[in-house]
Amino acid sequence: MPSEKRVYKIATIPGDGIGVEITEAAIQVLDKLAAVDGTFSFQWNEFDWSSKNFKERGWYMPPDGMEQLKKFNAIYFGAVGWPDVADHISLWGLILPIRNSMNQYVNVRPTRILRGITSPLSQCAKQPRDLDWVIVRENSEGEYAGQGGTTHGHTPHAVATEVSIFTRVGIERIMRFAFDTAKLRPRKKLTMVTKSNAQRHGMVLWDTIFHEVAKEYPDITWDKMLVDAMTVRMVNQPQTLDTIVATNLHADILSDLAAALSGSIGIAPSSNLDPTRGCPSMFEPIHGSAPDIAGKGIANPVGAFWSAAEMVRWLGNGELDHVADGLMEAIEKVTETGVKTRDLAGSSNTKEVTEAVCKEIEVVLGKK
Ligand SMILES: NC(=O)c1ccc[n+]([C@@H]2O[C@H](COP(=O)([O-])OP(=O)(O)OC[C@H]3O[C@@H](n4cnc5c(N)ncnc54)[C@H](O)[C@@H]3O)[C@@H](O)[C@H]2O)c1
Ligand SMILES: O=C(O)[C@H](O)[C@@H](O)C(=O)O
Ligand SMILES: [K+]
Ligand SMILES: [Mn+2]
Repeated sequence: MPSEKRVYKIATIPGDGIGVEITEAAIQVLDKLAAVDGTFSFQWNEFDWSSKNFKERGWYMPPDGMEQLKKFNAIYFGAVGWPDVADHISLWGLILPIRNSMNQYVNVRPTRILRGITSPLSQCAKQPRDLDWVIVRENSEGEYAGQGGTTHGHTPHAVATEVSIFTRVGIERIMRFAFDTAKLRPRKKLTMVTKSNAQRHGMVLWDTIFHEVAKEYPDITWDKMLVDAMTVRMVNQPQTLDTIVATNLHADILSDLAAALSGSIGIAPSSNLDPTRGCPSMFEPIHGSAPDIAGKGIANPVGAFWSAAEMVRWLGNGELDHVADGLMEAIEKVTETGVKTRDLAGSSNTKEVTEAVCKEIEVVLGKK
């Protein structure tokens, strides 16, 4: 007896610039995946929350925006930000409130060198598997706590504060998530990143709680790095790293570096997770709206597809891993054959890569 087809309700927020282009591509690929697999489907609901509409309406999200989002199984996000709106207005108008309100306290950012992609690290990463990391980004506090203010802003006496907040609850839960992630990886290795030499309060609390939590995971090998030295190790000894845990800002920066080292920022995915599954989690490539290439149809959709694969994995909660793995295999078959966008030194456009991935989905996951 065929079991009932699962329908996943997904809120899409394409946002701005290439966010719109790659979201459209991701929906095409996800619909193809569902059609070929046949056991589930997606019901899409698009939200036109963007910088363009902010300029016209004066708001990014309506007052009941969070309530609307809570009705979905997941959120698929493109990117937000456009040159005619200050970046702190767009970030704090849309994506950061969603991460906060939806309890998405973890941001998982895997990176590896996909087949057919040349890493700028070819001298250090002798084989692709030499760069295979998961960055676990604290996604709810730290440098992104949003606390602070400006006094005498328009005078020579202007004073501004930007206060980082680190809480025991916030640190403990991200450490546990990072150790649990490391536990599932073959190398069972965790590197914890701080700047606890210069930042002697919040970062020292990170160190303290890390050591406490580490005692619960005797099978995990761990080490610690200061964030400046970490950038050097990522470049010179990529094979010594596996799972990495860092604060909101440090991991934001390190994940862009990781993406570039694996070939391009256009490849890298992210999952904004509520591990309690009380609220919908949100999936998006790590890149922004890329105003410099927006509207040209040349954005690399691979980061968007990888994020889509992670969304399927999350939605399936163990039951759709083979589908997510199939999508990753389809993506790598395409990069391997050289159908790549310009950021990867290829000559294909977004549409061509998308169509190639859809074709490979049929090959990889089609009926045997
Ligand atoms: N989560 C988000 O929505 C998010 C993330 C990062 C930046 N932003 C916002 O996006 C805007 C632009 O930011 P930025 O320029 O610092 O970062 P960006 O990631 O948009 O672009 C940086 C560079 O990488 C290139 N690039 C990015 N994604 C690409 C892709 N898929 N294919 C090919 N090339 C790609 C761009 O062309 C650009 O040269 C800003 O408003 C910023 O605040 C939003
Ligand atoms: O979180 C941030 O800093 C921005 O939204 C963006 O740079 C990202 O990495 O998501
Ligand atoms: K994004
Ligand atoms: Mn970033």
